[in-house]
Amino acid sequence: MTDKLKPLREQIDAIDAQILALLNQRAKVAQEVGHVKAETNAPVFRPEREAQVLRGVADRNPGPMVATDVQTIFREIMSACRALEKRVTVAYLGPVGTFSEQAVYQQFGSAVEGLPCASIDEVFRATEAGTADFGVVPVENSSEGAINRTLDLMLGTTTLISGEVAIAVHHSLMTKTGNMDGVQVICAHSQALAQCQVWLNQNYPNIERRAVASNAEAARMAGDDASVAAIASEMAGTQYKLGVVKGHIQDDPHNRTRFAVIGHLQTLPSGKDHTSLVLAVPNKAGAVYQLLAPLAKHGVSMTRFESRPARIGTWEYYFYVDVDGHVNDAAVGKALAELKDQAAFFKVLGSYPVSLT
Ligand SMILES: O=C(O)C(=O)C[C@]1(C(=O)O)C=C[C@@H](O)C=C1
Repeated sequence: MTDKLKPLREQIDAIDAQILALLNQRAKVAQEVGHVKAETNAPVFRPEREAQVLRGVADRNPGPMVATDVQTIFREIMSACRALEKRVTVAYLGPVGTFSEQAVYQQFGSAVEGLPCASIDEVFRATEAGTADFGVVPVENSSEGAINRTLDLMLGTTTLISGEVAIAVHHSLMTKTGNMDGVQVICAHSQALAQCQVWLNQNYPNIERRAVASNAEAARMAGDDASVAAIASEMAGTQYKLGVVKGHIQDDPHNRTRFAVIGHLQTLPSGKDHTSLVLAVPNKAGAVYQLLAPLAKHGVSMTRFESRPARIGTWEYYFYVDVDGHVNDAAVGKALAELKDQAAFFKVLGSYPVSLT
C-alpha cells in the first residue's frame, strides 16, 4: 500500500510546487495591476472582471474537477491577489455567523475585511459614509419574497448595486446540548421562523417561538442558555458551540436568498448582466401596462417585478424592476430612456454581473 502511495505523493508534491510558483507569479502580476490602479485612483474590486474570470474557468474546465469547485478555488485566488492590491472592507448584517456574512465570502472570497452591522440601515450608512468599501444586503428570499427594508432603503441611497450573490439557505435547529430537553423557546430572525413554520408546527407546536434581530443572535443566546433553541446556519452554530438537534428544517429544500452588493462603483458590462430600477407611475388606469411597454418594444426581458407602497397615504406604489442586460447595452439604454420619459419617478439602482450561483 505505502509503496504504491509514495510515487503518487511525489507526483502531488511536484505539482504543488508548480501550483505554488504559478500562484505567486499571478500574485506579482496582480501587484503590478495594483500599482497601475493606484496611479489613476482606479477601483481595486472589479466585479465584471471577476465574473468573467470565474465564468471562463468553468467553461474551460476539462475535469475531473467539478466546475463549481474550480470556481471556489479561483474565487479564493482572486481574493488573495486582490488583497495584495487592497484588502476591501465589506459591511453586512451581523453578528458574525449570519447568512449575510456567508454571502460576503461567497462574493469576495475570504481575504476581505468583514464589518458586521446591527441592522440593514447601518450597512447602507457604513457604505454611504465610506467606512466600508462595499455592503452586502439581502434583497429577496425564494420562500418569503422581498426584504422590504432593503427595498425601501434602495430608494434614497447614494450607493449603486455593483453585484449580486445568491446563496442556499439551510436552517438547523440547535441548542447548547444538542437535544431539546428543557427548551422553552425557539429563537430566530422572523424570516427564518417563517421559512421553517410548517416543520415547527409539525414537530414543536407547543414551544414558544420568538423573533430576534438575527439568526446569529439567536445562536448566541442559545450558547448562553440551555432553555433557548436557535434556528440558524450550522456556521453560526459552530461559532457559538451549539449541537445540532436537526439540520435542514426549512420548509423549502431549495430555499435561497439573493443579496445585493452595494457600493460607489459603476460596474462595467461583463457580458451577462442584470439592471435594477425603481419606477413610479401616475395613479391612472393602464399606467403600469404603458410604463413597461418600452421593455417589450426593445426586446429587453424583465426578470423581476416587485411593488412597495409609497407610504404617502395614497394608493401609490414604487415598482422594483430587474431586467436582463447592462445600462450600456444599446437596447437597455433605449428602453430606459423611454421608461424615464413616462415615469413619475425613475432611478437606476445599478447594472451588475448575474450571480454565478
Ligand atoms: O484585473 C484586475 O483589475 C485585477 O485587479 C486582478 C484581479 C485578479 O486577481 O484577477 C483582482 C481583483 C479584481 O477585482 C479583478 C481581478
